[in-house]
Amino acid sequence: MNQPSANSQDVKLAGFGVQDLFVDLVNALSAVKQLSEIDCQVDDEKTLIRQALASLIQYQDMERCSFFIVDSEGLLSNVAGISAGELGAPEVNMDSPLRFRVGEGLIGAAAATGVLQHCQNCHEDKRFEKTGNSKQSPGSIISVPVFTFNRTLIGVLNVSHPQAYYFNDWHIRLLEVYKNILGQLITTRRLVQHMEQQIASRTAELESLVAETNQLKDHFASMSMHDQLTGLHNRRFFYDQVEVVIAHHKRYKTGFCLLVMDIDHFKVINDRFGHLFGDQVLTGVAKALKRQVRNTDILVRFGGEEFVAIFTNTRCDSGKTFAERIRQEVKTLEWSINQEVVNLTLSIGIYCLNSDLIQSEQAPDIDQMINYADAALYQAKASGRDKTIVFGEACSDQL
Ligand SMILES: Nc1nc2c(ncn2[C@@H]2O[C@H](COP(=O)(O)OP(=O)(O)OP(=O)(O)O)[C@@H](O)[C@H]2O)c(=O)[nH]1
Repeated sequence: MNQPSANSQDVKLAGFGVQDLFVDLVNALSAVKQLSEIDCQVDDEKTLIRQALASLIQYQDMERCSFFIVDSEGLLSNVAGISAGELGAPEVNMDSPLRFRVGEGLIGAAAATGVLQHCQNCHEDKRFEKTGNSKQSPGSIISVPVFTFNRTLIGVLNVSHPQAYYFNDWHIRLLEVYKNILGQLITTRRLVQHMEQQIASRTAELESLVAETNQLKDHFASMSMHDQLTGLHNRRFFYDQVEVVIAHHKRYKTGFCLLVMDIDHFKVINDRFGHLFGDQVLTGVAKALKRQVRNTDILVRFGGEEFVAIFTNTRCDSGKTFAERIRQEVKTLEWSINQEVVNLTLSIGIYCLNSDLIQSEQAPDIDQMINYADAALYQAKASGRDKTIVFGEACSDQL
């Protein structure tokens, strides 16, 4: 505002300052325009306030603008301040900012009453609390309370000039408009921040729920493919994998062996020593089987005391040798109960699908293969148990 004085408004209106009035109006509109263009998404509130103060000082010939934010304990702290000479200079760090209680001094009075306070001559006005070097005290000050949308006090905007009686009605009207826009800017920024925090926290909650759900899904998927007692894969896993295994062997024109293995007279163990002991025995046998098969083979508990294995890429003679190794290993197992040592034996039926047959139309499907291996197992049981018999071969105790 150009060269105002205590009654400059009247002078202007009397026709002496029409041009000045026009310049003042353009400056005021420019300040408001610049304020309204501030991006309310800046990183912190102090930066936003500082930008707002800069837009005021740039277009108005005030000496200094500052902003005091009120906290929940009624303390108003100076969070930003800028003088005309500091425009464009880096922000000064406020280590021990000036503070007033609500009700204290001019700033405190603006906060307490909610009404703009105008100190025309700071040297005489008792409301003005002198701070620091009194020689640097301003001549006049306006303190304007700034509110949120719902009339909650945000803080006080303070403008000063070294000259007493510097500010006039024009300044007052401009600051009333200005504080409304500043209040809206700060409120919008706080709302946006709040929403962003809520979105971030909801997103984090959702992400953790999704992770938990995936863990549960994996757990149930794994449970549905595993036998809970022995930890081996189960019949469902077998049927899930076997088609892939067959397709692989067809493609690479290699044969494999399918084994059905059944503990001999397992019912007797259950009947004599109880079901819990029977469970321990089953688990021990499962571990022994697992030790004997390769990672690329398939081994499942098919049900009860019956296990099924596929020796991948294995010819019949090798398959028989591996099966015998398993049978011998199981024979060496021992369990102690009631001062008795318990041993058991295993009967094994094998069906071998050789590389010629796997390519042909006559290749049996998986259920037929299991039936053939079962038939061999039946022969092993019928001929005295503790044997390995290959389907299609003459029954023999010898390998
Ligand atoms: N402890 C225990 N026993 C089981 C489980 N599943 C099946 N069984 C028992 O396994 C036994 C199988 O008996 P059978 O089918 O007569 O066969 P076996 O006694 O082994 O006789 P052969 O097969 O003819 O040598 C039954 O007593 C079942 O109750 C299990 O998870 N735990």
